[in-house]
Amino acid sequence: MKVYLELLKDVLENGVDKGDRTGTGTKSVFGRQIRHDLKHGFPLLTTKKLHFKSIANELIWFLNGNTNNNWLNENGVKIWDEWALEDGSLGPIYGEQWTAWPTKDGGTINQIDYVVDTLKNNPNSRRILFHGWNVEFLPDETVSPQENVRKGKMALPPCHLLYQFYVANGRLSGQLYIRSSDIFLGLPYNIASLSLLVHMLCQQCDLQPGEVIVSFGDLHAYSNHMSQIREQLTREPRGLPTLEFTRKPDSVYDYRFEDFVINNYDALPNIKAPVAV
Ligand SMILES: Nc1nc(=O)c2c([nH]1)NC[C@@H]1CN(c3ccc(C(=O)N[C@@H](CCC(=O)O)C(=O)O)cc3)CN21
Ligand SMILES: O=c1ccn([C@H]2C[C@H](O)[C@@H](COP(=O)(O)O)O2)c(=O)[nH]1
Repeated sequence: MKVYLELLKDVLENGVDKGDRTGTGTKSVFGRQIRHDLKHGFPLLTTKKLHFKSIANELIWFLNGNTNNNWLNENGVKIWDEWALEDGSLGPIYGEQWTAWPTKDGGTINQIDYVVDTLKNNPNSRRILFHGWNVEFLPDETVSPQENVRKGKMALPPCHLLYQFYVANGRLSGQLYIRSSDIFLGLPYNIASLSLLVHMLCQQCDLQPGEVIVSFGDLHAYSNHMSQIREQLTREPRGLPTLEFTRKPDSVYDYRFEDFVINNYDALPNIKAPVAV
């Protein structure tokens, strides 16, 4: 993932010092784009070992419309702990907007159904997308995530917010817009999660994986991640792993962690860093 290391360098070299909601401070750039062709392998970082289980189970959780942290904890995932209420609630975040966007008549719309259906029946469409930015439920930035959840708002507004898909020559590509991206902790997860989703949609819709593209709004390195980023930049990337499925689940909602196998993941050790809350 040379493209990721180049992006780290870009932020260190061109980032401006900028305050942020969490009070941590960042180096930030605005507006960037990276791409990776999935025929060259599954983009899990090799310069820092990633916990693929967290990535896969978080995506399964989103697709199931689940917004409660308890399911993640029961499945070995701790990455949402800092934002949840004691009962696990996180408010109407990603999963709810993806699969049960509320309508004014009290119903819901499943945007993922629409994406799968359109990929199967109208793959030339330029409207194959889903998004999470439901303005009615955006939190108030001046109060804590937990206070927002108590008021029926999202704990955090979506960061990875717009997913668009494109089919050409039987290959499916996905582009994701991230409005705010934590380059050291969140971004490696977001790249792998987008890639996993593209592979799952390919399996469900009989397509071959194409490219993944990530477009950024505010792309930032937190001030307390600098030594970790410099350490990562001294490391040489290795060959990428590949993804395999052990079966074909009935729908995009039926995947379990056991359905994925990551082959030949040869990564350097993880580098710990504190998450900004
Ligand atoms: N500041 C911030 N950055 C994020 O990336 C982020 C948020 N907040 N809030 C919501 C979610 C939670 N996400 C997270 C949170 C923590 C890690 C993290 O600490 N990752 C560690 C390993 C932790 C583990 O697997 O249990 C890592 O080394 O990747 C990653 C993504 C992504 N999002
Ligand atoms: O999937 C995710 C979720 C979150 N992030 C990061 C981006 C920011 O550092 C924080 C969110 O803070 P805001 O003040 O709401 O922008 O979380 C990420 O990179 N990826």
